[in-house]
Amino acid sequence: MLLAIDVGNTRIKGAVFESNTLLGHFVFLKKDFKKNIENILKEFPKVAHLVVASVGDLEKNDFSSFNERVKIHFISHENHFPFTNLYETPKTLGIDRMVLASGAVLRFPKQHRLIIDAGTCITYDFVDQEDNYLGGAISPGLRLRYEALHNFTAKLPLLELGSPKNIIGNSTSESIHSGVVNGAVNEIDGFINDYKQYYSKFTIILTGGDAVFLAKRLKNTIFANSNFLLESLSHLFQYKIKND
Ligand SMILES: Nc1ncnc2c1ncn2[C@@H]1O[C@H](COP(=O)(O)OP(=O)(O)O)[C@@H](O)[C@H]1O
Ligand SMILES: CC(C)(COP(=O)(O)O)[C@@H](O)C(=O)NCCC(=O)O
Ligand SMILES: [K+]
Repeated sequence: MLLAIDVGNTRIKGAVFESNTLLGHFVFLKKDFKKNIENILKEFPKVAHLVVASVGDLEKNDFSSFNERVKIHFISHENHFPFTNLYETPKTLGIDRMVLASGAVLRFPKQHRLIIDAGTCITYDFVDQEDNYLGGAISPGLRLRYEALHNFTAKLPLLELGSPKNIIGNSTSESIHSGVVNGAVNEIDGFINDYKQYYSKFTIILTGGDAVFLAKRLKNTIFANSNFLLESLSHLFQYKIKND
């Protein structure tokens, strides 16, 4: 049994898997991550492996206290991945993006894939049908957009994520919601349409904390899978134990 942990820049997500079947799902913050992981390990005594992908500020050493209880697999650039990395700066590519690309290759073989992860940042990753990882884009996520508008202006309030009533915002709040939400929706639809000019057919995977909220609003029909990164960690683990 496996506990997969995804350390993002906003939250930590965890899931317990038995042969790629998800048995439990958890979300917590960095400040109480040790207690949370201990509780999960108590709840699932059969967990023997801990696999971690971190782009947040938790390092391999932060997990060493679990060493006696489970075998720790901290994903790094040195691991084997099931794709050819054509990024010009492979060492600076986010581990989360490498895990997403791996999941896309392992679960959707022999096709072009675009993975969109709407978390702290919105990341776009393209892996072609020959399993070449080409790169993509990084833009601010929804929460980050609300915070940036507030933090870098004198007059804009900090709003919680909300649905814009209209494309034309008729108040400060409505203008902000339209700018953030309609802006991100148009960005994602725009990227997808741009990619279609280069690749006529590709599989789109939408994941991350804002995936469900965004999927409903896109012109392109895409099903959100909020657990894709955790599921990819489980698939990569199966691949890794066979290949490392
Ligand atoms: N309870 C929550 N706390 C923080 N963000 C949340 C929460 N629920 C949904 N979100 C949304 O999730 C996004 C962050 O997604 P997430 O996948 O957790 O990010 P990361 O993987 O970068 O930590 C934010 O833009 C925010 O709108
Ligand atoms: C772009 C990211 C900050 C996204 O992080 P997230 O939104 O998942 O928390 C992360 O993938 C990262 O730190 N990347 C390094 C730069 C790169 O991928 O080129
Ligand atoms: K992301």
